[in-house]
Amino acid sequence: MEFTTERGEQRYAALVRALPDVVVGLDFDGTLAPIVEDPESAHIHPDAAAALLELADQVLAVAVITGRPARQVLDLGGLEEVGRGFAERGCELFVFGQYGHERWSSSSTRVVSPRPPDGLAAFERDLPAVLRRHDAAEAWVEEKGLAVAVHTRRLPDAKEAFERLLPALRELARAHDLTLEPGRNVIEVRSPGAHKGQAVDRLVEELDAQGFAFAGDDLGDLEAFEALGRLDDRGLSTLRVCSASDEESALLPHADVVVHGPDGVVELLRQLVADAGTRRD
Ligand SMILES: O=P(O)(O)OC[C@H]1O[C@H](O[C@H]2O[C@H](CO)[C@@H](O)[C@H](O)[C@H]2O)[C@H](O)[C@@H](O)[C@@H]1O
Repeated sequence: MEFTTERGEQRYAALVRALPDVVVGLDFDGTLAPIVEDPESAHIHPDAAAALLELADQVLAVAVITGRPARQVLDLGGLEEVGRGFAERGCELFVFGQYGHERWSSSSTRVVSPRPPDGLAAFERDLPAVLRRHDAAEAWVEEKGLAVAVHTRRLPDAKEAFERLLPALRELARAHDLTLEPGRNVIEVRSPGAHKGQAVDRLVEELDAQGFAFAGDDLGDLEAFEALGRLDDRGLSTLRVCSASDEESALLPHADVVVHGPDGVVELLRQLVADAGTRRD
């Protein structure tokens, strides 16, 4: 792991000191799970479950905060099993799905989800024509219940197709009162009124946390970083971790620590546990 500034290194040291009162928040795709072509095959890093369980002994709680539906991330991450391990250790694992619209936890294991937004059905009806008009009829459309994600990764020129579609989908989303969320070769159109920063705020209030570390890789994680900035102002310990890739660099200027993808995230979680142990000894 690489600290971006001296301030970043100081924040890491303060977070280690506060660890029993800290919540660790983690994005899923690109952070806990390596990016792959087929979103349905995006399984969690093979060493992540063990690293999360080690962390459970040291922190107040862990939260996976993702754009994925909560049910899907529970399956791809094997997180129900991990959650049982958390319960045995007296710690709680949370999953906030669909950018915070959905919620699951190891002590309340039913996914709580709102109804789909009013405009979504009409958006889905209009979408194929817009994709055809922009030479992207072959884009893969992921239906997520509360959202639709249009993936360009498997199109001949993924980046160019993304740029071509972005304004058209933004206009269609606006016409149906929906929010547009650009990501890594994906454009999501979803319910308004939630973002990852709200999940951070909610957890801090509910758990009376004294610190928050968040690791992400993508534009949809910026609001979580911003929430951590507000926690700094209140005197809490924070750490912004960028899971770096060649594909997306939006988080880099705001990060305290940069790691290399999910391998680096798992390494960082283990380092936190090791440093907490050294401090106690
Ligand atoms: O908030 P996240 O956990 O990062 O989820 C954001 C979106 O990630 C998924 O798409 C991304 O990962 C895919 C699998 O590696 C990849 O093929 C795609 O190009 C990426 O954008 C997922 O499919 C979306 O539903 C998530 O909202």
